[in-house]
Amino acid sequence: TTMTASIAGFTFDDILLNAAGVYCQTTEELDQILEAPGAGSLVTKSATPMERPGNPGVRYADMALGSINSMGLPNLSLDYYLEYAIAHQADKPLFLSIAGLSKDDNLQMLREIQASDFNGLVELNLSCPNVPGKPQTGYDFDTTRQILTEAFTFFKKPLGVKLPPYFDIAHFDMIAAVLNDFPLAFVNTINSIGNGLMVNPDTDTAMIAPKGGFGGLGGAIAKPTALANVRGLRQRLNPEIKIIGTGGVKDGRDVYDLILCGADLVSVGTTLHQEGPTVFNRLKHELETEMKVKAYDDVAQFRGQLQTLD
Ligand SMILES: CC(C)(C)CCc1c(C(=O)O)[nH]c(=O)[nH]c1=O
Repeated sequence: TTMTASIAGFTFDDILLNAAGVYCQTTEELDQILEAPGAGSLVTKSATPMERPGNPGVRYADMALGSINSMGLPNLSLDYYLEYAIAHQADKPLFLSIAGLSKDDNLQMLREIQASDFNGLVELNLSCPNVPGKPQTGYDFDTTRQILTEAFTFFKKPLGVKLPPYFDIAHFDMIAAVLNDFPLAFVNTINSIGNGLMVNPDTDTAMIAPKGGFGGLGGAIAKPTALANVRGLRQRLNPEIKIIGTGGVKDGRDVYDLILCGADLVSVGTTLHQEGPTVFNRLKHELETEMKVKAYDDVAQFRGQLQTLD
């Protein structure tokens, strides 16, 4: 069975990778993803210019419905991940994620990457915070347009964006209208569902410490929103903008569904956090099994082919 994809001229021999933020903080973790059978690439933890400890206290929790996190962008700095990516990019195309705390931070990091020997792909995390009082950048369409306009005046390497989930069809139209104006290599959809809250039934307290317990939701609860965002954006974006589907992947059928909705690559967060890097080989074999049941031998045969009932 053929399970490959291409983005910006790179061919991915396996279509699975980690979701930014999960299992990608240190070289030890990154090496495990790089060497994991079934993983076709990796993405580094979203970087800021300087190292950050992230939020104090319990900042991640698993629940039946999925996970909740408010990590607070802990990362070892752009230089750390840039050095790792340059040292390992000969093996396979790698993704470098950035999440500046301001537009200038993002542009400064893109300038540094542009001037470097990195020849992989950059994922600009649009869940990065905006000016106080305004919603995250991915929900501020004018700011998103502004950042991309400035970035593309100098950035020539393959660039994609990590998008928060959208819930209003008008928002699908609005973000697609912005993104279609730029030569983006890909979009990665979705990031965690923002500002959920989970309760510990034993203590009647929030599950995580930061932000009064408010945090991004991942895992099973995110699957229907992930499918809708992959599908909605695939229907609206220029075909040259490829899609990385993220959210709610637990088994091979979940990978299959994201491809059916239009995903070229599929990334795994919560389930990777819970199971470790062996998850990739499991998912790869479960996807192969599902494809055999459907008599497909290449993901290209069913990618984006979700049928509706009308
Ligand atoms: C939410 C931000 C801290 C602004 C960005 C980093 C991030 C985090 C995080 O570091 O808390 N968690 C997520 O689920 N998605 C993210 O994009």
